[in-house]
Amino acid sequence: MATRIRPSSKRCAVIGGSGFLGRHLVEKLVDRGYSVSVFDIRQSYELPGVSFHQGDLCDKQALLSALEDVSLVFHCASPAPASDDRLLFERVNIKGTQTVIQACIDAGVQKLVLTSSASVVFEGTDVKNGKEDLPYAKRPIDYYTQTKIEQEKLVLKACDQQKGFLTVAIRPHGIFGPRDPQLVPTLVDAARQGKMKFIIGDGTNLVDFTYVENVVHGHILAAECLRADSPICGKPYHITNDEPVRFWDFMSEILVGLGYAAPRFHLPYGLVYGIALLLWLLTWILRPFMSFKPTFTPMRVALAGTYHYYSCERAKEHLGYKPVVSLKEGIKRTVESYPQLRRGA
Ligand SMILES: NC(=O)c1ccc[n+]([C@@H]2O[C@H](COP(=O)([O-])OP(=O)(O)OC[C@H]3O[C@@H](n4cnc5c(N)ncnc54)[C@H](O)[C@@H]3O)[C@@H](O)[C@H]2O)c1
Ligand SMILES: CC(C)CCC[C@@H](C)[C@H]1CC[C@H]2C3=C(CC[C@]12C)[C@@]1(C)CC[C@H](O)[C@@](C)(C(=O)O)[C@@H]1CC3
Repeated sequence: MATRIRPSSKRCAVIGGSGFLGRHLVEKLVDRGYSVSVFDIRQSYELPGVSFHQGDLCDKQALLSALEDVSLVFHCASPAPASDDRLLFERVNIKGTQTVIQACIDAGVQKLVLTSSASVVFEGTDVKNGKEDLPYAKRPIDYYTQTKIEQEKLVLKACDQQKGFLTVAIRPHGIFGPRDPQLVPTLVDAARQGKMKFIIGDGTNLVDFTYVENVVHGHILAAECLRADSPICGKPYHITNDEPVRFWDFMSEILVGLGYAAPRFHLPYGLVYGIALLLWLLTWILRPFMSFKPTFTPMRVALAGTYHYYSCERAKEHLGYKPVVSLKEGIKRTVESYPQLRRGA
């Protein structure tokens, strides 16, 4: 009888490897001697030692050809949260993740590491030092988060130590760093339109912003610790910078670093949230006639005016996690990486 050759443990696939986090992950994996296949609906770069497979993760056949001889899969693909497209989130994050799980099992993949989000427990009210045992949000802040909850449940439930299919979920929060397409660009866009003069609330709310290399580090540690006898099987892990910071101090540092003025005037949280809600309702009603994307959506206002920081003690204990880049250094590297977004550029 022919024996099936076990895929090399250094051969992995990154689904969503063309994205912001995915590409940083691919680069680090290559540095660490992994051979990497990227699966994504688009190809955004080329890198020696990396093979690209273009396809939709909802297509099992396309996935199967990228997963040949792969023992470890990272799933960090998702539609952009700002798209606010409920059907797309459901198709890709829920149905697509079911397809990813099935394709992994069919291809003989042994480990699946999902990029989830700490926001799966966030309902728009304060979370201080939240641990992984907090219940999933009953009223998530948006469709994106709603589907991230379902996605995480599916992946963790699929963990089967007997059958040798092991899963784990990483929950980062507020990822930032070079090439991030949303946080810094949105902030600068708002500043250029003169919308970053105000602080929502009293400005003391602490939040987590996590430098992308720390998130990558958490993923690789989780993959390398994932074994049939390890306590991490089927569990979620918060990965943060472990340095909660005032939301408005963080925004101000980025803005000032890029040559813009820091926000100064305070506005009451309830008032701004109410206006954002009204605007959102109005754009929803007028959707058939005009397309207008408000900067201050209820979700952004909730994130800007509440506490949301999470404990990464469990990751420290089980994965040996410790941030590798401090917040200060992360901000410096991020600001330097965006010369095109500097004031006057
Ligand atoms: N950016 C953050 O602050 C943050 C925080 C917590 C969790 N996350 C999670 O991290 C992951 C990566 O986020 P990111 O910020 O790098 O986003 P990104 O948009 O830069 O990358 C996502 C990638 O997924 C790909 N993709 C989307 N739909 C696909 C499909 N149907 N088939 C194949 N590929 C598809 C995109 O082409 C893109 O390259 C996501 O799962 C996101 O939910 C992000
Ligand atoms: C008030 C200003 C106009 C704010 C401008 C910055 C804003 C665009 C970012 C501040 C917090 C960010 C954030 C996400 C997107 C960009 C921000 C709103 C996030 C919703 C992206 C998806 C993630 O999964 C997330 C939910 C997470 O858990 O990390 C993000 C939360 C923070």
